[in-house]
Amino acid sequence: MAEEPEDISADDDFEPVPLNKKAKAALRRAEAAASSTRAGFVALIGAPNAGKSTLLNQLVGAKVSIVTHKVQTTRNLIRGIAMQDGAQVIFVDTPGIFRPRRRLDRAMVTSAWGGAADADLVALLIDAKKGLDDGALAVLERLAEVRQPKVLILNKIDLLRRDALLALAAQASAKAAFEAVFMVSAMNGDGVQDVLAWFGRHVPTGPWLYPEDQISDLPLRQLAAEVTREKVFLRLHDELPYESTVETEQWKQMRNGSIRIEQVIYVARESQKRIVLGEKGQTIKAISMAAREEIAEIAEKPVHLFLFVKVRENWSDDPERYREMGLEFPTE
Ligand SMILES: Nc1nc2c(ncn2[C@@H]2O[C@H](COP(=O)(O)OP(=O)(O)OP(=O)(O)O)[C@@H](O)[C@H]2O)c(=O)[nH]1
Repeated sequence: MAEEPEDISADDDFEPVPLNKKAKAALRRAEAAASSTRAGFVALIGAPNAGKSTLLNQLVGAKVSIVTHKVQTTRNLIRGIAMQDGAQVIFVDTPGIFRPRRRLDRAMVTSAWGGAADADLVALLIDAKKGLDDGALAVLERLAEVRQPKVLILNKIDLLRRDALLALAAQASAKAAFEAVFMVSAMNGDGVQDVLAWFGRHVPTGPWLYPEDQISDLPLRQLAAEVTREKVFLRLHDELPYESTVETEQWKQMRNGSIRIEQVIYVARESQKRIVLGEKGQTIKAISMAAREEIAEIAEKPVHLFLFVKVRENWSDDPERYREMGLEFPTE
């Protein structure tokens, strides 16, 4: 008969094996490393078009979130990771906050506030040129309920004078308690380093949450779809409704080191498909060239990009599409 294994879990006299010198030194090193590193999440929130994606790209030093002059470009939470003096600061770019009407709008706004609730720190970005308009006020009102430490970032300071900025900072600070106020131009980078340094000092102590050289948690194929969506928007902003979307359907590593990518641009109607294709396919060719160049830069490999345009009616009522974008499907 097999001998019963000895149960040592309930043995009060159980003594751990003493650590040898080498193990003790390793433990001390690990403890020291853990206490000198810091890591945490910072949610960037603000009204649509305040410049959140532009700021995120500046903070990270690379393009991880797409930027267009069209509002509501950012649909789900995009994380960009920056290293600063031993701290890993993970910025979460949220969709612009506004008063939602359509289902997709509601999903985006819910996702934005969810991002703020899950973060360690919250940064409110205000377009200083627009000032405290309806959009900014709506966000400020609700921000009072957010319990995390908050900072105010006035953006687009390249567009106005300093005295106007100080008045705006005072007005906004009267509505919510901010730990710090920054004035930046996300576009040309002015003041952005100060923002990063502040967050580097204020994220909690703890081990890094991502590898040191990682700058985004978005899978490459999704980032590539975002790049193409940006090119579609930049070219056709007045002609296409913002519901058009892009999905990467195939991502194939070729033996010669290049990547073959197939993407589909989904539009809502046949007439929109003709717009995306353009006369003799000129428009889609230009979109494809611009997107390919940028995707190749991000992937650090030559890219062959094949774009298709398909009509998908009523997709904004289809829960599956929301899941693909990382959004919850609002049921009301
Ligand atoms: N002049 C100026 N323009 C800026 C600055 N920062 C951003 N912009 C412009 O503002 C527009 C909106 O920028 P985004 O970064 O897409 O704004 P967002 O807040 O992410 O927008 P949503 O995705 O709609 O939430 C773009 O046309 C940017 O080029 C800035 O510091 N100065």
